[in-house]
This record gives sequence, C-alpha cells and structure tokens, in this order.
Amino acid sequence: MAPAAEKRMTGLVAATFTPLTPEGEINLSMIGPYIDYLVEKQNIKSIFVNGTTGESMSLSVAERKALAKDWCHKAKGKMDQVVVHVGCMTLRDSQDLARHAAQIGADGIAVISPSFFKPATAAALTAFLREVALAAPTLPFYYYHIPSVTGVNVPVRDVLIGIEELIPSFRGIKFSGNDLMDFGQCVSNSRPHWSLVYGVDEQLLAGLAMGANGAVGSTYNYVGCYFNTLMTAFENGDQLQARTIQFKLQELLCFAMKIGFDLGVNKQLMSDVSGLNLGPPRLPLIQCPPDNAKSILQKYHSLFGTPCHSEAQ
Ligand SMILES: CC(=O)N[C@@H]([C@@H](O)[C@H](O)[C@H](O)CO)[C@@H](O)CC(=O)C(=O)O
Repeated sequence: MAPAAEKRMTGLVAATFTPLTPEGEINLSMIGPYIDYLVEKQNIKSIFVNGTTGESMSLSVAERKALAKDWCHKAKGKMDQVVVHVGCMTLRDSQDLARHAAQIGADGIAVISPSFFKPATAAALTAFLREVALAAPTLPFYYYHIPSVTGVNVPVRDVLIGIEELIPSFRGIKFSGNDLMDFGQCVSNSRPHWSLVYGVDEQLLAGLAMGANGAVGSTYNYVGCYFNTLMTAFENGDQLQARTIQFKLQELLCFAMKIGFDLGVNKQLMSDVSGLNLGPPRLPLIQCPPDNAKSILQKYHSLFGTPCHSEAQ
C-alpha cells in the first residue's frame, strides 16, 4: 500500500523538451522561463523530464543529472510534480540516475526498456526494472512503455503480473503505445494506488475512455490549456467538446506528418509557440527547415487561435 501523502502521476503532464544552445550544449538558463511558461500560459502543473521528448538517449549521464537537478529545483513551489526518466541502455547508468533522482527530490522515476539488447520476456524486463527501482526504493516507480521507439513489444499486462512483490515502489505505467486492448487490460488489472497515464496525445480521448488516470505527452507543452479543457469536458460527459479539441490536434499532427514530423519539428513548434528559444535537437536529429516551421506554426494558429493562453486561467 502506498503512503497516504504520496503523490501519484495524474492529470495532464508535459514531457519537456531539453533546451540546448545553438552549439548543442544543454542550456540550463532556459529551464526557469520554461517552467513559468508552462504554469502561467498552459496551466501545466506536472512535468516528465529527460524522457523521449527530452532526448534523454542522446544525453550523457552527467548532462541528465544536471538537467534533472535544475528541473526539480526550479519547479519547487511552482509545480505539483516532477517525474524523472532514468532509463538507459545500461543497468548501472539507470541505477546511478535513479539514486540521483532520489537525492535531488524528484517526485517519481520512470524507466524505459533497454532497446539495443532487448528483454525477450516480461520476466527479463521486470528483472531489469526491479534492479533500477531498488536503487531508489523511496520513489514511486513507473514503467515507461513506448514500443514505437524501443521495439520492445512485451505486453504490459504481463509485466504487471506479481509486480508489486518484485518492486514494492511500483506505482504504475506510462503507456505510450497504440494497443488499447493491452492498455485496457492494464486498467482492468490495476490497483487503486497505481496510476496509468496515456502517452499518445493524438488519441488521448480513447485512452481516457479506457480508464487512463492522466496523460503525458510532448504536445501538452503547447496545447496544454486546450487539453485541460478536453479532460474536463470528458469528465463532464461533454463528448462533443472533447472530440472537437482532440480532432484539432489530430489535424495539426496530420498536417505536420505530411511535411515530416519528428522531434526536431516538434521542438521548433514549441519554441515558436512559446517564444522560448529551446535550440536545435541533438544529432542525429536535425533542425526543422524554416519554411516547414513557418507553415506548421500557421496551421497551429489557424486551429488553436492566438494565443492559446486565454483558456489557461
Ligand atoms: C513517440 C513519442 O515521442 N511519443 C510522445 C507523444 O507525446 C508524441 O510526441 C505525440 O503523441 C505526437 O505523436 C510521448 O509519448 C513521449 C513522452 O511522453 C516522453 O517524452 O517521454
């Protein structure tokens, strides 16, 4: 059973981009303004840092520690939760980052499956997750399922079997997959103190219908205020309003996908919408060409209006 005061990862959570300088170094000076933007303009109170959107796998362990520390310190008193992704290709690095997350006051940790040498079974995957979780046993622990990136397709429902006996700090799943049957199976076999958050922004409404406790995603950096409205509409049974907002994001992403949507494009859109200069992505990802950025920004404004901020308060 979870301690009464423990926070769960629920509601709308922005998966943050990692600010870089034009030369490609981590840019800690942007983190304070970034947090203020999310709170004041997007009504976002929880963040998930150093994840996929944060380009964690392109960062060194030292860079990830510096970023995690800064996010946690600067979010204190402003955000409800900072969950730090600590997954790496090596168990030792993941454990190191998990211990560090506990020292800097993170509210939870999440771990992606290693994807070079992949676990072949749920048992192999949970054995890896357990070793990381035990390095920070006081922090709520979430398994981060993102098969489109890792290529690890172990059904999450299988991962959940007996997981609390193996990992006492286990508190849920960040489910960034399209398999809604697997997600539904996770929900129907979940415990009351777990949190199952959905991570495919363009079909969040389906995740909510299946029973998601919240959402973590990249687009909530710049459509967070609208998606807060979507979640309230869903809770109130206003499917029409919820669908209207969901369809707008689908329209934006369909448009961007036709031109070529990747993390570089996504990061550029956040810079353009927020006015924060988050810099380029790190190689091998490349910066969005200016003409593409311009037309995607125009599409954003035609769908979501200028600024989106008025719905935040
Ligand atoms: C594959 C991928 O990057 N998925 C994103 C989504 O937010 C995604 O960008 C969005 O649904 C648009 O496709 C998140 O699930 C990733 C995420 O939460 C993270 O950065 O850790």
